[in-house]
Amino acid sequence: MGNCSDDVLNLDSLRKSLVREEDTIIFSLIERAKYPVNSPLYDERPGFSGSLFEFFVKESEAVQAKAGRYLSVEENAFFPDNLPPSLLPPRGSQQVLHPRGASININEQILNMYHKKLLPLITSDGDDGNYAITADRDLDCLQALSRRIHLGKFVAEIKFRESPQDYTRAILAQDKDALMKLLTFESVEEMIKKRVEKKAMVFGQDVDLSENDNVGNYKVNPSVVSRLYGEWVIPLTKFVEVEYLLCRLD
Ligand SMILES: O=C(O)C(=O)C[C@]1(C(=O)O)C=C[C@@H](O)C=C1
Repeated sequence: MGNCSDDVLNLDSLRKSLVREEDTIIFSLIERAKYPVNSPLYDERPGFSGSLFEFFVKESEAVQAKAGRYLSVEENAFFPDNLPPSLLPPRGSQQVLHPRGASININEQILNMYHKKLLPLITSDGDDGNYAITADRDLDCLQALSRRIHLGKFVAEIKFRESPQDYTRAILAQDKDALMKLLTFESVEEMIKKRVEKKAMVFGQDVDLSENDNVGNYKVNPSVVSRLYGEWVIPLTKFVEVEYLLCRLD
C-alpha cells in the first residue's frame, strides 16, 4: 500500500488497504491456478542447493532487494539471509512501528501453509514443465499473502494507540489470550470471508458475449478462497498482531 505513514494511520484506512489486498491475492491465485501443481519444481535438484523454486525465489528477491523493495517496512523477504543491499538510498519515511515489532517475519509459516495446504487446493494434478512461470506465479501469490498478513503490525500499532490502557495491561501480563480477545472483531472477519468468496466468483468467472452467464465455472473455487482467509490469512494476521503487541513496550 506504500502509505503507512503517521498521518494516514487509522483503522479505516488500513482496513481499506486490507480490502484492496484481497483483489491482489485472488487475482494471483487465479493466475497460479492456470498451471498444474508441477511438483518437480519443488523437489531438491542437484546443483541448485535446494529446489528450483527456492533458487527462483532467492534470485528474484536478490534483484528486488537491490532495487529497494525491502526498504519498505511493509515488505518481508522469504529468504532474508544474505540479501544484497539496496542500490537506492532509504526513503527516509517516518518510523511508525515499534522497532522490535517492525522486524517480525513469519514468512516461513506462510511458505509452509502455501505449499502444504493451499497449493493442493487451487491446482490440478499434473506436470506441464512450465516451471519458471509457475515459480513466478507462486512468488506473486506469496508476496501478496505476506504483505497482507504482515500489515497486521500496523493494525496492531493502531489498536494499541487507540486503547493504550487496555493493551498495556495485557502486554505487561504477556497475556496472549487477552490480547487476542482485545484485537478480535468477529463480525469484521465474517464479512471478509463472505466478501472474498464473492470476489472469487466475480473475478474468476468466464466472460463472453452470450446471454448465458457461465455461473459455476470459476477459475479458483470461491469456497477455497473463503477457507484460505478463515483458516490461514486472518489467523496468521492475528498471530502477527499478537507477536507485535507482546514486544510493543520493550
Ligand atoms: O480489521 C481488523 O481489526 C483486524 O485486526 C484485521 C483482521 C483480519 O485479519 O482481517 C483480524 C482480526 C479482526 O478480528 C478482524 C480482522
